Amino acid sequence: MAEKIAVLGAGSWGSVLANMLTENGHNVILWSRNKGQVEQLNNEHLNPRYMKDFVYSAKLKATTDMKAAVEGANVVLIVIPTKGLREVAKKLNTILTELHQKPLIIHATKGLEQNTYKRPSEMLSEDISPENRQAIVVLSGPSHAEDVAIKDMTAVTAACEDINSAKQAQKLFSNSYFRVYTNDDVIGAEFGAALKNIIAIGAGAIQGLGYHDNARAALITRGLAEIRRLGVAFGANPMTFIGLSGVGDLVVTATSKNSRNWRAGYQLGQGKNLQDVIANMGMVIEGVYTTKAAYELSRKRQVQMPITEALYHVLYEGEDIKTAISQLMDRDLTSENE
Ligand SMILES: NC(=O)c1ccc[n+]([C@@H]2O[C@H](COP(=O)([O-])OP(=O)(O)OC[C@H]3O[C@@H](n4cnc5c(N)ncnc54)[C@H](O)[C@@H]3O)[C@@H](O)[C@H]2O)c1
Ligand SMILES: O=P(O)(O)OC[C@H](O)CO
Repeated sequence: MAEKIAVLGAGSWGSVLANMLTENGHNVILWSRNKGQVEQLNNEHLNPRYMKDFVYSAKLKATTDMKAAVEGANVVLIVIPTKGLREVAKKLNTILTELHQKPLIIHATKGLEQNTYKRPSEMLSEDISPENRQAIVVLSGPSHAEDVAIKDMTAVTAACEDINSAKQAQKLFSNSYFRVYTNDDVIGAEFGAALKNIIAIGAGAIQGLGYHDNARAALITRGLAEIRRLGVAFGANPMTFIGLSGVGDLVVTATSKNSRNWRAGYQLGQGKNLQDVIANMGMVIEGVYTTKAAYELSRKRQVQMPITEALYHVLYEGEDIKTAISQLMDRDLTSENE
């Protein structure tokens, strides 16, 4: 059944998901705060800052008016970086109160909030009142926008404690090249999604330094061990970390040149300065901020996250990457399962 869907956020992922939902037969309106971007999407079907050379469906409509996008929508998909999520959620909440609407909320944000360490669904559940929404579903998994744009095979997870809502999201997004699985472990899906970006920066950095396949495999595997440790400490199902929103997303992000996090790490490994890397990317590098939040959270909870800690020292205290690697390798020898 065709649904009316509002997509909030017209960056790389929001715009490609909006396009795919349109091609799935839904009535989609894409909201962006940027007038020039909206005009170019509506008139030329292009969004070159985020998806160079990709031509969007002529049926996809964009607007800078969030109320117009949301009016009549029974589903709202939020694809805003963690840093801007609360601002957008608060605005959406006001609009939903005015419109007396109660849509299903789906989000695809991958990060943890600075200082509070909250997951995106926790932030959304605080800022969108229960009377203004149905359940909150997390869409996560190995899914670079660039691959989805060209209809490459992709499989992701729709996670929600209310499994019927997860199934609703599964139906909306699934098609011949985009396969959605359900999961009821929101905590695991969101920790996997946020923390893999840290390890992807590390994987990029060691490749930028000239290390090879063994080093990358070691980093990914031990990275997964610490992602699981933190997630499980907060109640996640350990099985989720061997699923799409765990190892799946970790592998794609830590091995792909399409990953902004991997690319940022690679440039750091080659000696570039962090501020220049952020400025030149022009798109969000969630892992830079998640490293700080996860490092602080792991210390608070007394969970061992040596790779995250090493990266924190590099990103926030200016430690040399080679020194950080030596310190990681020189730690006391231990069991793999601790
Ligand atoms: N790009 C991908 O392939 C991909 C895939 C899966 C998940 N994600 C996740 O989706 C989220 C968005 O990523 P992206 O790649 O689309 O980012 P992006 O940097 O490409 O675009 C972000 C968009 O959000 C808008 N935005 C940011 N703050 C805002 C605010 N306060 N108010 C209004 N608009 C705001 C920007 O203007 C921009 O249009 C991130 O958490 C990312 O980790 C991205
Ligand atoms: O480009 P990245 O590093 O933000 O990764 C995008 C997605 O999270 C991959 O699943």
